[in-house]
Amino acid sequence: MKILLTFIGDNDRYPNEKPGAILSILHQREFHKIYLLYNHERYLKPAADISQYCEIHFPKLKVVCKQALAENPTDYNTIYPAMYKAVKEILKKERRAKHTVSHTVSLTSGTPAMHACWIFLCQGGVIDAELIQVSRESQISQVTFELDDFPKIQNVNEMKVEMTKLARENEALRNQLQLTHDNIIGECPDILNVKEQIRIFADTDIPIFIRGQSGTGKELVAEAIHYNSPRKEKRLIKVNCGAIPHELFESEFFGHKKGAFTGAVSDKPGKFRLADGGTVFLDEIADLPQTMQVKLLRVLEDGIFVPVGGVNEEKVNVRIISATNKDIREKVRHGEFREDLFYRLIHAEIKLPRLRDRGNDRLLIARHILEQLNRKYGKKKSLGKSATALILKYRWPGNIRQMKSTLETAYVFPGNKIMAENMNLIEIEQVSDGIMIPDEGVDLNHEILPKYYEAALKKTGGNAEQAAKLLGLKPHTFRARLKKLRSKDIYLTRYME
Ligand SMILES: Nc1ncnc2c1ncn2[C@@H]1O[C@H](COP(=O)(O)OP(=O)(O)OP(=O)(O)O)[C@@H](O)[C@H]1O
Repeated sequence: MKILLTFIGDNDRYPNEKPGAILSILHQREFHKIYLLYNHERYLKPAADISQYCEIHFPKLKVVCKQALAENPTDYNTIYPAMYKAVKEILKKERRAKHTVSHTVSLTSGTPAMHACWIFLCQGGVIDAELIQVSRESQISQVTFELDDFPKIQNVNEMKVEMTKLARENEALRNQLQLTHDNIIGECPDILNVKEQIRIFADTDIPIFIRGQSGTGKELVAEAIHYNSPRKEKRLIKVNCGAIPHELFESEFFGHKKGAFTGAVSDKPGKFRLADGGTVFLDEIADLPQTMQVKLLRVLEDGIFVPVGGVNEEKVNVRIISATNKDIREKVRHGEFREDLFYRLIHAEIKLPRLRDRGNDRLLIARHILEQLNRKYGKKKSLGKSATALILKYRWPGNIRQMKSTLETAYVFPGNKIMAENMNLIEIEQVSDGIMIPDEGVDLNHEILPKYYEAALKKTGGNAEQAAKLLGLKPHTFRARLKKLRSKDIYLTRYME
């Protein structure tokens, strides 16, 4: 069955002396059915005229009038979806009739925007149709485009497919993450408390501060809060404050305008703009330089910032989650972290326990990691007895991240059981209870002890007497040792009384 699809306009009838485009086509080519698409009821009259004409001149031709668009016939935004819908309906109807169909689309009738949309529909593969046009002299010609002439349309189509795929994957990931309490493996009281806090805080907009050693799952918790919050449809932007060079902080956070500095070749949005409506996760917040602390305070207070090189203030609505493994309170005490910012950031605090303090959760997490590896490699490995014992005994200074990498390495050894001897921890544990001695040895007096002196001085704000007490030394011994170290040019001078 040969079907012609065309819009109908005022000039498509048989006006005075000459047939219009549609009748010209019907006179020259044979069709079994014609769909007359229109966008306004006023075209029903010309459609009826054509229908009447066809009854007489082409009695076997079936004429179908179909409204394809109710609104503005020159607005691409409404035309394309309306035509897409109409074409899909026609295809469905013809498919149901179960006859072999060939479609021809006339580009000549209708508005230029409609012509363009026909091309999109045909070249984009929505409908497999021959495109034709009618000249003023009533000549019909086929419109053929080589694919090479259409790189953009091909790309748009591919991009659409790709974007739909990505959107689906994104959706799936989001759904996965929405169950993200369950991604936080653990049942010990501290972790149950963390999960309860996530549940309560997720619904609110209050700034959350997450504290815990490296590798304890701070980022995981930040994700859980965001993806369980009303902001989950918007972005979670993660910023590692410890990894940004000082001179780039402002631009990273607030973006820059073209020409703001050498290398600023175009406007660039900062993390806060990207996260508008969503959440910014500021990891390693204790490393935020003081100049940025003031600017962050302003964003936290009223959502306002000025991009680098810009003159106008911009406003965003973001929720802040921050985290650090450092002692931020000590930084506040030493004037290294602004107290006002500290209170602005820390409305609610989630503390993550060390892995070694999580009791049996250590095994639950290890098994969970193994399950992931089993899925990835299509195997069925489990923990051997020796590995189970070691997991419970070891101190895990690198927490869950260390457990993951340890098990990943142990996994590659042959056998269906993970064995302690393949876990690369035994020696450290047996020899030194978690302290690593490098193969070349270590100079205790010059490499280790000065670090303790420095830490003690730092903790006590440079008070040698209190620092000595912390280290179990008499103050004069402590001072003497400091003096000695200083004479050997070993740091600590900053703290000398
Ligand atoms: N309770 C948990 N259950 C399962 N996996 C976990 C858990 N906690 C952390 N992990 C995993 O351990 C790894 C480290 O976690 P994450 O990056 O969140 O730690 P972090 O505290 O942010 O580390 P850092 O301070 O170094 O940035 C990640 O792969 C994370 O998925």
